[in-house]
Amino acid sequence: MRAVERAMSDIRRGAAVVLSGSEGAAILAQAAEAVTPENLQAIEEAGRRATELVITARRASVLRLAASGLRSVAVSSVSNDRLTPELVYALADPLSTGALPAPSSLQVRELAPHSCEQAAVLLAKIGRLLPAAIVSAITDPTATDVRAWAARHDFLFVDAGDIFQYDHMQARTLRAVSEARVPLLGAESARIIAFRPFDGGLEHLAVLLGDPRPPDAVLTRLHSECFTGDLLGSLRCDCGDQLRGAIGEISRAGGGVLLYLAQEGRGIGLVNKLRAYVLQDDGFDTLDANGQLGFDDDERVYLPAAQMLRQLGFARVRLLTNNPAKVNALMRLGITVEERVPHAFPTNRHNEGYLRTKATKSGHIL
Ligand SMILES: Nc1nc2c(ncn2[C@@H]2O[C@H](COP(=O)(O)OP(=O)(O)OP(=O)(O)O)[C@@H](O)[C@H]2O)c(=O)[nH]1
Ligand SMILES: [Zn+2]
Repeated sequence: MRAVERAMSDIRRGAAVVLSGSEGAAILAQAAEAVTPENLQAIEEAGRRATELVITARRASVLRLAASGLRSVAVSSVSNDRLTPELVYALADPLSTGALPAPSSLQVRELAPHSCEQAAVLLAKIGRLLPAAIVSAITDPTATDVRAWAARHDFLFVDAGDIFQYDHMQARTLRAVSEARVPLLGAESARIIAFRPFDGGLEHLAVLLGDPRPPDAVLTRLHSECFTGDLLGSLRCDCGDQLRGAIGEISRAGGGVLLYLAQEGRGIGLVNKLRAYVLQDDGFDTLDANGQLGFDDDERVYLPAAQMLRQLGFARVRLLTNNPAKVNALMRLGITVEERVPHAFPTNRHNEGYLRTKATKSGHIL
């Protein structure tokens, strides 16, 4: 997993990495978001092959480029065989002001589900970048041993399989690493336990309140991080109210737990969430804005939450949520949800549309 973390940090600074897949496939890949004329030229020269831009099925379908709309695609230019940074931005970033090329000027190749190219996009997602990557198949005849070739050219080498396994491994290896008493307003007995994956990746927190009494079902809130709502009191969402509301309700009930999950923006990261907000100001709803950026409606996984609950000894919960998907996800992961406890708060004029979309399009019970 360490190789994935390193590769993520390389692509975040605009460097290319070597991804190796099954049956000898290998590519050079870098993040579309970090493209420059220089690194585009560098990846072309190193791979000795024209570059392609890989985008998700969702982005391809927004751009009306995909035949099926089900698979990620690799896009290249028909006319001069070269991508330019302007073309990359126009295709990968819905906020780009560059003109979109005519579809007839583009060549579009659908990708196999577990291809290296797909791993490249996943790596960009793990790095909380736009879900798009520039790739170049490695055709250098001296690259028979790809790992050695990567070392010789000073590129990090990563197994695509490790990237596909990354989320799962992160969750599976979560361990409590510190615990402290943190009295909260209205919940003075609170303790915070920090969980970290074995490889030092994303940390999640458990806020223990009062005196939870397993094996009785424990009053539980899974709260996805929301910097804007939780910390700044943004009125665009209901997160701040839900966070403080849950702490109050659990505390008044005598005990329970709030898991504060590092899943900002339903898993797309803060920077992408801010992009989604710009798109929402242009008229897209919260789900379509994710789609414009190339993300699924909701990118969250709940294995970290289930693992933390298990380690805390809370196998049965009463879940504070309006989102049936959270209930189903926990049940699938072996946590018994005995009851869904509604967790709605008054709306304001800035979040009415957002909450209406959740109710009408993503199944929230509001
Ligand atoms: N991508 C995206 N994320 C958003 C937007 N508004 C809020 N969020 C994020 O959505 C998450 C909040 O969702 P939650 O409140 O945990 O979950 P929920 O699915 O609404 O379900 P419950 O609150 O449990 O009913 C946080 O990570 C926010 O940062 C938005 O417009 N776009
Ligand atoms: Zn929020």
